[in-house]
Amino acid sequence: MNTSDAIAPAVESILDSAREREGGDERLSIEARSFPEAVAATEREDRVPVISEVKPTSPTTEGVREDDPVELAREMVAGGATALSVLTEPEHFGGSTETLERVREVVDVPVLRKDFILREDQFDVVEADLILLIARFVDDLEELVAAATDRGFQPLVEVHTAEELEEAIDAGADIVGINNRDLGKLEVDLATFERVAAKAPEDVLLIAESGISSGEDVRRMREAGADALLIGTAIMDGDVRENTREFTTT
Ligand SMILES: O=C(O)c1ccccc1NCC(=O)[C@H](O)[C@H](O)COP(=O)(O)O
Repeated sequence: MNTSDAIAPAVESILDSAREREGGDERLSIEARSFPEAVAATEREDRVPVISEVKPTSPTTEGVREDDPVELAREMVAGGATALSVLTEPEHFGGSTETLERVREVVDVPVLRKDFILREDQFDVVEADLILLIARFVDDLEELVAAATDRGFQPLVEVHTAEELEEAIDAGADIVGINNRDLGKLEVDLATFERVAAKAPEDVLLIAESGISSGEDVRRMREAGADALLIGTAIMDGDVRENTREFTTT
């Protein structure tokens, strides 16, 4: 774990809770819905692959969206989402593993478990198609990528710097999210994706994460090499079906 650089107090608090959260007792075995195939199918339809995030709240959002997350998820899929991201972190994002379970039951697109996983046993709590691993926060990335893959998850390794990208590739990641949000200051800068994506090997599936809020942002990330976009706040703000439709048809 590389936490030598400063981390925002909210993120420190998220990590403290994550350390305390229990893992599962039984090793899961997942039959995952293929994310690369879903991305390719969206591209064939000439639409932009978007992972729509069910994000009831967050440290950088005001208030909580109280709508039924399952209804929100259905609407996002109706709006053309290629995949869904469901927060399972309860204390800072209003998520839950039960929500993820219910969402995955009613949609047929791949579903990402968005959480702050720090240990292998934390994989074994709920089934999902993709699982997030944040390079900066895990001790042995290679071991966790292998452990996730062995269970059938598609690990999405999140990075913020070129060094973390290299670490992700060395650990065997083939789906990489480049987070435009600096978890040190919680500031968003879309130039992060442009800078880091330029160093990525061709065969890695690249996701631009955070801070995407307009058609112009979508075009900018696609021009910089994004195969897919992960969008939370801008989709959760208003009509999630219409918002997803706009981003996927930009
Ligand atoms: O979104 C936050 O406020 C946040 C704060 C601290 C750590 C992580 C945080 N977000 C996690 C995410 O990765 C985003 O939810 C995701 O990339 C979507 O971002 P956005 O479209 O900007 O909501």
